[in-house]
Parts: sequence; C-alpha cells; structure tokens
Amino acid sequence: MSESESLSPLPDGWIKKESRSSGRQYYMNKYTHESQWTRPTESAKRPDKPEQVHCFHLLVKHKDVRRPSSWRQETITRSKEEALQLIQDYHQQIISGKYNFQDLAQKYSDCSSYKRGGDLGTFTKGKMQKPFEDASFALHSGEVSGPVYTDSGIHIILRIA
Ligand SMILES: O=C(CCc1ccccc1)N[C@H](Cc1nc2ccccc2[nH]1)C(=O)O
Repeated sequence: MSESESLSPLPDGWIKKESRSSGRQYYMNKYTHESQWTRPTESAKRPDKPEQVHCFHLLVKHKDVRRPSSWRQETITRSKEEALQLIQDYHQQIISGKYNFQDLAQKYSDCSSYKRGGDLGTFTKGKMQKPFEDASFALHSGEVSGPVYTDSGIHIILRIA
C-alpha cells in the first residue's frame, strides 16, 4: 500500500479489521457485512431495499383447508365450490363499486385480519404462502386480484402500495 493510501480516509461505509488467523488487514462493508482484502476506493454499497407490498384481502375458507375454523364459523363446512361461488360474488360486488373492499372483508373474511377490513400491512417476499405472494406482487397498486388459492382457502387481494 502506498504512503498516500494509508493516510487517506477509508471511503464511507467501510470498517478496517484485522484477520485473527493471519493478522492481515481486511475491510468490511458495514451495511452488508461483506468483507474484502483489498482496500476499497469507493463508498460501500448498501443492500437494495427489499421490495414490499401493502395488501388487504378477503378470505373464504372451505372444509378442506388447513384450519377449517374462523371467527365467523367454528367449524367450516362449505365445499371448495361453494367458497369459490362466494368469492366470485364478493369480487363482482367490489369491482362493480357496489361495496367497499374493507366493508366486505370486515363482514365476510374468514381471516383474523377481518377486524382491520382485511388489512395485512406491508410484507416482503418470503413471508406469505407462495400463491398469495405471487398474486400480491403481480398486482399494481389499486388493483384487485381474482380468486387466489392457498392452504387457507380462497382469497381476493387488494394491493394498495
Ligand atoms: O394467518 C392468518 C393471519 C394473517 C394475518 C397477517 C397479518 C395481519 C393479520 C392477520 N390468518 C389465517 C388465515 C390466513 N391465511 C392467509 C394466507 C395468506 C395471507 C393471509 C392469510 N390469512 C387464519 O385466521 O386462519
């Protein structure tokens, strides 16, 4: 390392460390914790902000789901076909503008999020069941999905952000 390099300050976001095994100096990116032997010449890169979405959903369970019970019905007995018919009715009422998404979710959703009109808050990838995640991230803000099938039942999803 030249004289000038050792005197110049480290670029932003780097920490100088010493290897326990070899005693050699190395440099660690304080944002990603990645390390390198060579002295950095540019500021440390920050990880991309993980993409996240904010969604509401209305869930209709049926007798074959993982937990066939909800605040609405202790033992859910409707068939998958009956659940789909209900979801299609709700979907039609929402896209026609006849009813507000949150009002229907608050009245009819079989998920505990009914208390907040179906609001699930924001989430990144890796948090929700895959079909739900794929549908959510495929929506544009303000868009309502068609029927989405998960182990919990049949959902319609509204993405707001
Ligand atoms: O797992 C929950 C709680 C979901 C929740 C997330 C964030 C805030 C509030 C609730 N409820 C299940 C039904 C259920 N299964 C889901 C699968 C994907 C998204 C939402 C879901 N809701 C159930 O009640 O059986």
